[in-house]
Amino acid sequence: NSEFKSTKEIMKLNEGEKAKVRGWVYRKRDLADNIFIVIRDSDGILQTVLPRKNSSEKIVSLAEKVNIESSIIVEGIIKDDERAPGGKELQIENLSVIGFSDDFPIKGGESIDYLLDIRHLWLRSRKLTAIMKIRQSILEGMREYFKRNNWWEVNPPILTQSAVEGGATLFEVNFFGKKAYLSQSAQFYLEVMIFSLERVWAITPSFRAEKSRTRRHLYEYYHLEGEAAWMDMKDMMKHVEGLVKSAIKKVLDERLEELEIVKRNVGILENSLKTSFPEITYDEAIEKLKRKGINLKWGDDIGADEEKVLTEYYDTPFFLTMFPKHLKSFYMKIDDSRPELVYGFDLEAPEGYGEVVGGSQREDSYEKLYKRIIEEGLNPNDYQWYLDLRKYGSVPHSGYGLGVDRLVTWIAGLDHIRDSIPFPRFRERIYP
Ligand SMILES: NC(=O)C[C@H]([NH3+])C(=O)NS(=O)(=O)OC[C@H]1O[C@@H](n2cnc3c(N)ncnc32)[C@H](O)[C@@H]1O
Ligand SMILES: [Mg+2]
Repeated sequence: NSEFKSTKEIMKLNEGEKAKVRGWVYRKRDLADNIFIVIRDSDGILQTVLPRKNSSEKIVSLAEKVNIESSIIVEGIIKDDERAPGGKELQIENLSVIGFSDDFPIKGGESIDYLLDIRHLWLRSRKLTAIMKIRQSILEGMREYFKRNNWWEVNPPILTQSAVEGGATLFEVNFFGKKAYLSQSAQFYLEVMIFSLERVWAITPSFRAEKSRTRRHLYEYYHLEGEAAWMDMKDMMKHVEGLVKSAIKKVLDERLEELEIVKRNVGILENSLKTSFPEITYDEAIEKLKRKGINLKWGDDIGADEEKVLTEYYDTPFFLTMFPKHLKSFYMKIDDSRPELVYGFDLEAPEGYGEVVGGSQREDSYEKLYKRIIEEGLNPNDYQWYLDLRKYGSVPHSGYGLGVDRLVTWIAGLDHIRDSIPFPRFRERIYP
């Protein structure tokens, strides 16, 4: 509606120009000569000021009554004033209240648990608003990358009957008397689509009944997955590097103001654009950890704590590749020259954030995949259609899953994944 300008648009106006803005009361100071009201909208904040002198009784008493989070419309005249945020303020000539607010429960110092209970109000904060804008730029940067590289977006199902990443983290659903599960990963459905569209990707909510509570695990998370025919592990790693760089670049191009609000040191993001992401193998990682005093024996899992230590070697994301077969999923392709290894890759974010992407080259031989299913103690009948794909013109192919919330957590420099997503889901939290 063109009669209104956003707070950001108003900041571009000159002294003496008139403007009309709408939003919510963010801060208020009731002083002897002036009442200062900082108004908040989706673009930011703007200081408005009502000089008590020469203002009508009606407007002064309204201005005295509005409280934090009241929704208001302000009309006024631009004044340059270096004391105001951004050096400009709107001198109020008219004020109307659309909706008064109850006493807003967030005043500072509340516990995280309490703030999560009122997440539906906490989301109005400038920090969370900034994070949601950074999140959009990350998604936009990746979407543009897929478009530039002729990948196809598809929409896989969420109600499924197969466990992609093991039965331990499945959420079961009673589907009219039949057992179904909330999707852990869309991977198998993307593998179907490569035989027609060749390069496919999807963003879906994935569900994991995680055993452990950590700062990087959600129970429902946004999972961006890609799958491509003809690509081997190295090809896919190159694709993933370009994808993540596209996200970083978009954020640096568009979201510097929001990175400022979340107090993010952008040096490491800028550095990550300049260099190609290093690759270390599992074998090399074990050696590097040893040099840091962590004595894993070959075959041990490299968990979050060890990943954290590994990130100390790098100031960019880096790839971890060629894992022991028994640590990884049945569908990963075995390295024939070292059959104890699979062509798996993880992308680790620096600064202690750890795994952001998990991917691999897939086993494309029917016989070998069948054998892996048996070896893992799985029932081949549960993977009938997945095995079928290897019967009709099978091709070398690879893919990955990127944790969108984890990528947001790293790029925004957050100290917990819960602030990367509007409504985080944990074992003890599905409210609001
Ligand atoms: N298409 C594929 O090849 C993906 C593959 N089937 C897969 O699900 N791999 S993964 O389990 O490592 O999960 C992939 C990524 O998904 C993220 N992830 C995985 N689990 C979580 C939880 N619980 N919370 C938040 N993010 C999570 C994390 O970044 C992982 O690297
Ligand atoms: Mg993984």
